[in-house]
Amino acid sequence: MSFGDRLAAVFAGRGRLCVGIDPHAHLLDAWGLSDSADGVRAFGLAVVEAAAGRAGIVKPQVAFFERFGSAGYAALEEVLAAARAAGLLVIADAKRGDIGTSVTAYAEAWLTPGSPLEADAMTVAAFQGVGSIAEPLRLGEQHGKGLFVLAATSNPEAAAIQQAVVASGERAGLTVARAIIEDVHSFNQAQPEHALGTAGLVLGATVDLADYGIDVATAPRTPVLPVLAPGFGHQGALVADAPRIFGSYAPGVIVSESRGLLNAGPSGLADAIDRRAEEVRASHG
Ligand SMILES: O=c1ccn([C@@H]2O[C@H](COP(=O)(O)O)[C@@H](O)[C@H]2O)c(=O)[nH]1
Repeated sequence: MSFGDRLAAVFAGRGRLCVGIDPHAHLLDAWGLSDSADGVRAFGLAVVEAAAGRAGIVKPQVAFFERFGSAGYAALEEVLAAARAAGLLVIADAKRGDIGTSVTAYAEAWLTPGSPLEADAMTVAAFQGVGSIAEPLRLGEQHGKGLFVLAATSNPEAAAIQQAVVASGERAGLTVARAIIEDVHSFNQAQPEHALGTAGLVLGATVDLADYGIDVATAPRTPVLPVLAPGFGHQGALVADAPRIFGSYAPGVIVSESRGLLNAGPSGLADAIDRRAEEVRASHG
């Protein structure tokens, strides 16, 4: 089954809320856990337990596990396995990018069935050109895994680069963000049999996509582009605004939130997820 088909099934059955697994040091402290590999393991497993059956998707932020080196990675492996065993779709927020041969090795680590770090999808950066991630995209298609390519990210300091205009080639004159969207869409168009594509985008919920030359009113795309949308909660975006923010991209949007939910603490997290999942359902109809 393709990643897009699996994502469509999650949307239909569990909704489009994605719970971020971001064990910040201050959250570990607030949760009564140590700032250590054991702490991030316990935190991650507790988030998985709270999300299972309430949301369809989780997004571990790899950086918070990487802080603890090999012990942190061992903890992450356990969290990834527990999440997948609980039936959650797992997006590893690893933001990998490099020349083709090296970024392919990253994709093999995160997207190969049976790999210790196996996830259902990963985030990637196309700063070295969307062509550099051609092989990871092919690997994803082969294994039923997804990739989310950074395009218009939620952090304000990215705007200058992502709104810059492409100098040459087929996408000349488009913003970097828009050119990435068009390239990702072209890849998905080669698999028109899927309702949602294998390749997706990261579009922050905090940005005005018009500033990136992206017209959200344009006709819906086929296959629908999966959109990982961080920026809800702590970064200020409101779930109720998602249909307006994303327009024709809304059918593919994954509403991603970390701190806004995790601040509820271990005893309040399940209720916070229930409430947010209901809010997401209500706003997306
Ligand atoms: O554009 C982006 C891409 C990724 N992120 C990541 O999402 C979460 C957001 O956490 P919150 O606590 O909900 O703010 C975090 O892991 C970021 O690295 C993003 O924020 N923006």
